[in-house]
Amino acid sequence: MILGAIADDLTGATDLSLILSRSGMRVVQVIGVPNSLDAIADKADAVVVALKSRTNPAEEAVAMSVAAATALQEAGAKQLFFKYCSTFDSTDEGNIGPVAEALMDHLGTDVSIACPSFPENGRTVYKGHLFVFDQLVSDSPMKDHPLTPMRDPDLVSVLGRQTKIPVRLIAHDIVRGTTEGLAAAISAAPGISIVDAISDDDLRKIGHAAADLALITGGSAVAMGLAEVYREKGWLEPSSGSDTLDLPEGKGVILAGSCSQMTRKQIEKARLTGVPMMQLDPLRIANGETKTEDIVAFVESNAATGRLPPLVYSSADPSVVAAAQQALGRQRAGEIVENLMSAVAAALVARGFNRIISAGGETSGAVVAALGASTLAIGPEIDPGVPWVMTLDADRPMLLALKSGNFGSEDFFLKAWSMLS
Ligand SMILES: Nc1ncnc2c1ncn2[C@@H]1O[C@H](COP(=O)(O)OP(=O)(O)OP(=O)(O)O)[C@@H](O)[C@H]1O
Ligand SMILES: O=C(O)[C@@H](O)C(=O)CO
Repeated sequence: MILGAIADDLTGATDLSLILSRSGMRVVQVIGVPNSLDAIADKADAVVVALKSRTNPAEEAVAMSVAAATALQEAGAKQLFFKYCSTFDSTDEGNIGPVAEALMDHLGTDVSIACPSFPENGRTVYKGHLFVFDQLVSDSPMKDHPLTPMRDPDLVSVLGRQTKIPVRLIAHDIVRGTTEGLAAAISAAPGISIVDAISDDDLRKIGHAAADLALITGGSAVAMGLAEVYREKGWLEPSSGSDTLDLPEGKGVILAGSCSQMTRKQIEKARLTGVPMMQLDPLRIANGETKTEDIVAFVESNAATGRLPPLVYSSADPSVVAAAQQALGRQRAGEIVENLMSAVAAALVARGFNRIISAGGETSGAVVAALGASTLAIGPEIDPGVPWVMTLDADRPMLLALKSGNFGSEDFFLKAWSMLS
């Protein structure tokens, strides 16, 4: 194993796995802190550990991340990567700063970088400010995220509020210069550098400049140059990460708990295409009006092999989400929905369903936790950042498309499904 990665949510882990696999690395994704990686360490160039730590209290996120780092190091990882969201989803209390700081401490290093840029999905960092397409993140729909509203676009300030480690900016004029100049700027003084990046070329150069860092932190795209670095170091064969999966036949469902703007557009597109749909309301779940068995009955009566899968969603506009959060509390509203999605997934799998398209990182984490799977193989790309993946160790293989809330084109659900037929 060369690279050991720790991702703070499941869809983020899958996103990173896809980038690494596209660059020719053999990747295995592990769900949760692994006890031992002995069984997979020599079959993978990169192991990506998917945590569900993004919105946990900082000390919990730190404990999980350091435990994952230890397992990855014991399995031989030469470099560690901490993957968080390309929209830097976090609160002032954490978790990006505390986890980065703890991992640096654990590795005995005082220098790292932070770069959430992902130009292919519209995320860029310029003068330390995070943009989502043409808007600052704080003007984008991310300002209304149900769990981690992003209201400050200045990443030096955002990260600075989360950690005692010095945070500074490496601006684009340095990134545009030589790789050596950039590497020197990164290690010029102890601390974490927010590195500007507005293109894939910038990201590849940052990968090269970070070649000797013990820890890289960022979005998935900052890993796009790493395979090349590892080949130059003689660590990686010119192998090709496989993206072919055997696709078992079976029935499917779409479960969407993301309230992001893109997921809501994808739901509308599915509605126009005639996908059978059922909407969930956290208040009705909380007062017992909506039950797992009703949802399962709806899905079963609308699913058949070869047909478009039914869609169960709780996704709603910011005002509706705010009303539910006011009544139930932000955390509880989220958990109520996640627990139900999880129960529905478990019940459907018990009834023979083996294909799940899931939208939202927290939602996907909850859904996959119910399946008892601990390792995933990475398959073909559906849209940037989202591949089909297959469970390697559940009772029978399951195909999953785990979509980050804001990722994918408007016809994502249909596109994903049509790849299987
Ligand atoms: N109607 C609703 N009201 C309140 N909370 C909701 C509602 N629907 C979903 N939620 C919660 O909102 C959260 C959405 O987070 P999730 O990570 O699944 O999506 P996302 O943030 O858009 O995706 P990503 O993290 O991949 O960007 C979940 O905790 C979910 O349970
Ligand atoms: O980086 C991203 O945007 C995604 O991989 C993600 O983490 C969303 O939850």
